Amino acid sequence: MRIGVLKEIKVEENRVCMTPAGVEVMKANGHTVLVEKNAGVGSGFSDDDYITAGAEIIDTPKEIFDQCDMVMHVKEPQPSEYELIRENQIVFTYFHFAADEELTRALMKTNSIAIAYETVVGTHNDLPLLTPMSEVAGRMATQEAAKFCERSMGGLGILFGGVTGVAPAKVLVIGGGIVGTNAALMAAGLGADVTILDLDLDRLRYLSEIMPANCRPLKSSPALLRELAQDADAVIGAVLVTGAKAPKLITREMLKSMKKGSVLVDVAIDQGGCFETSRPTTHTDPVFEVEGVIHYCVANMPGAVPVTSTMALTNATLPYAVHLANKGWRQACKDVFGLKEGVNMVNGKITYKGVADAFGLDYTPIDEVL
Ligand SMILES: NC(=O)C1=CN([C@@H]2O[C@H](COP(=O)(O)OP(=O)(O)OC[C@H]3O[C@@H](n4cnc5c(N)ncnc54)[C@H](O)[C@@H]3O)[C@@H](O)[C@H]2O)C=CC1
Ligand SMILES: CC(=O)C(=O)O
Ligand SMILES: [Mg+2]
Repeated sequence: MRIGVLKEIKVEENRVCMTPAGVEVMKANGHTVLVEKNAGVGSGFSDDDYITAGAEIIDTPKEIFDQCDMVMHVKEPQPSEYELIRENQIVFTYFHFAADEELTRALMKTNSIAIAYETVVGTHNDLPLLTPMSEVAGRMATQEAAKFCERSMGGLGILFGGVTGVAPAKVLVIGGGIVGTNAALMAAGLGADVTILDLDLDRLRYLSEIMPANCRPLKSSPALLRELAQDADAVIGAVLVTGAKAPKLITREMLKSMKKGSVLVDVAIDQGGCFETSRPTTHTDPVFEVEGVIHYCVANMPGAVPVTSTMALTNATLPYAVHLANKGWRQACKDVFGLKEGVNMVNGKITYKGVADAFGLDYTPIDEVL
């Protein structure tokens, strides 16, 4: 198969979807890899590194889309790429369709095969291609929350860990999955007073076992959430209903009773955000304020630490990409557990229910088109 490695063009996105080591593996499996010029520089890989690994360097994305059977990205295709995608071409990347109707309708028109990293399922009912980036985003969420709590950044001026004789910050984490657990561990490690909310009792039981004493896992309810939000110095939104639009858990009304200068980090923004007042922001302009509460809503947080993120992401994606290249998408989906759940769109048909439901569009079960 001919595989295309595209350069990321989303604002401040420095990851790359395949490392030179990944190219070597693809070559060993008999495939040709075309890498867009400078695709790896943001992650520390030069064109020469890719050439040494056996790739061909290509000048433009158009040539890659024209020549490849499967194209890979990190982030969703951007508008300038929509018309370059070809019928039956496999596009393997993060899509987060349920948060973006324009992207959904544009991809339907391409008649391509859209396989979304974020909905591939693992054998433990996990999300193996989302998990590494959720680890990064969760850890970063705490760094960003602590930073924007500083007065010079517009925050209320509280140190997460406090100091001797002075109380630490109160950090509320909503959602105790991968993002939430990593965020809570970092905040607890800094010495903050952490509460982590989830609805899933089994998950809460697990968190109760592994979390340090300054982190309380609690069962969420609207009343408890309202009470804790009023008292919090920082809130990290980390909920997920896989592939679907995020529920709005903190409303505009609730902001009025929160502390001025407190910080909301909405990690779930890539699925539409879990705070009513969230809207996507970028690394260059990451925050805005509503009712005196700072909102940080960067939809590609791991893009800020590409050296770590590219390695973590490609460790997880490469084995699936190799299966897709070796077998074609239909056979790979039959052979590899959980891969067919990643197929969100086939030749204009939506094959992921959460995406169809988000926009009231027709849903075609994947087994009907496999
Ligand atoms: N902004 C960014 O750069 C990034 C965003 N993400 C996003 O972060 C979000 C979380 O991802 P993961 O932690 O990997 O998901 P996960 O599936 O591991 O965890 C989600 C947790 O939320 C809980 N939950 C669902 N509804 C809830 C509710 N109403 N109240 C309380 N808890 C609720 C679930 O029980 C689950 O434990 C996703 O939207 C993901 O796409 C992930 C990586 C990077
Ligand atoms: C998960 C995701 O959207 C990201 O890593 O950018
Ligand atoms: Mg988008």
